[in-house]
Amino acid sequence: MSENQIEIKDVWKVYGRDPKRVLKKDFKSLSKNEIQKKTGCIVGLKNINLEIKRGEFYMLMGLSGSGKSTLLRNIIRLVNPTSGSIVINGKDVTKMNNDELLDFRKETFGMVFQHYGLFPHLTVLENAAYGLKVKGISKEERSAKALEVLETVGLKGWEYYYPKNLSGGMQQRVGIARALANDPEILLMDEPFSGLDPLIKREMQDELVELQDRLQKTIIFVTHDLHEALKLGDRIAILKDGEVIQEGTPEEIISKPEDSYVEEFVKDASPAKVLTAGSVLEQPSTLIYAWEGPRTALTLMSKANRKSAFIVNKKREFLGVVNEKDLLKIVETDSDVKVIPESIIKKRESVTMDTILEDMFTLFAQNQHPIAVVDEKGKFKGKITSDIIFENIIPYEGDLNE
Ligand SMILES: Nc1ncnc2c1ncn2[C@@H]1O[C@H](COP(=O)(O)OP(=O)(O)OP(=O)(O)O)[C@@H](O)[C@H]1O
Repeated sequence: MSENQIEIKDVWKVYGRDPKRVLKKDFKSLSKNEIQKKTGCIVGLKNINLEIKRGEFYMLMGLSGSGKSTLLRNIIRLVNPTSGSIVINGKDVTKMNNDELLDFRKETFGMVFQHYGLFPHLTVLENAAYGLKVKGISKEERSAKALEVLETVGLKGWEYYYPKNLSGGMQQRVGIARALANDPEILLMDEPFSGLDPLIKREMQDELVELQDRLQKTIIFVTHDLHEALKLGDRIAILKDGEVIQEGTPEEIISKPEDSYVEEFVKDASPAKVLTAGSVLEQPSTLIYAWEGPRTALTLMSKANRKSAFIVNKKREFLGVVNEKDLLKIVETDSDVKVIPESIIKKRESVTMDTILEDMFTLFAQNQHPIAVVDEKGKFKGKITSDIIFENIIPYEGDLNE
């Protein structure tokens, strides 16, 4: 079976009269605006090509009107693409007749919407079981399954309440439970958390990450919140005017924005402008003074379960890094060595306390190891790891439409 579960090829969606004419050569290369001016047609999607792997958490991100919802709806043909193919589990959904399509949707997908879409007159349990009822599953069986998924999303004990008794976050859990009840292979989530207040939103995001660790579904998640995209996604496609302008892992998007639009996104979304290395550094578990000698260094490192350590001189100035292998070699070849020889101290770059965190991304991309932070006199103050950068560079909770 192909690793790609979803393959979207050359998909266009054009709204308006005689939309196919937009696909002719004269128009194809024009921008969305120009096409609209010349033809009156609105380009929803422009030549989308994406491959989504089985089990991948895939984010569609962009501003309002960029085409995220249109793309999501094309995938299950709530909207028909104007051209192109969408192959899911080896089957081209654009070629399915209505019956095939309805069956395929029911079997394969679960959907979670922004506005929960719960039935107010049904209990939490009945809401969660609704999809199974539509499928014709017996009452006993669907209740058992609904109870199970409600427990999975943390709603045990709430089965016989009505949606109006629940907070927004809890209602969205019911929405997720309902989508999961069917045990779908693919979950489509259209801005599911954007109606929630920031704290609840964060909690729901954390829970979804945990849930996905356990369930390993393929998830396609629409958002206009960059922080959300970076936090949840294995990969992110950024859309603008119906086109994918960048696709990549969160790290790739942040470290190498490929377009001024993405750069602006990243800049706006990052409070790293004010976060400096000094404000987030941490103490290393092994800091070794150069006079301490190779054997002490090895003991300290083994206690801390580290293969390398930062070395400072008596004034605590940062000298570089040593690794276990080099130290062992020294100890084995010359038993009289009292201090760590300068030759095995690898000079590594350090950053100053006021280095802006965002600027350290490229440094990490090149080095992939902890970096020493020093004060203006070169004194060692602590270290920065890629985890610290990643945790701190994106605590943005805002909404790009604000
Ligand atoms: N039924 C329709 N008729 C005409 N144009 C449409 C229709 N639906 C969407 N569009 C246009 O397609 C483009 C993409 O819209 P879409 O709703 O997919 O964007 P979006 O990124 O999901 O935005 P939002 O975050 O506001 O939901 C927009 O220019 C929109 O005006």
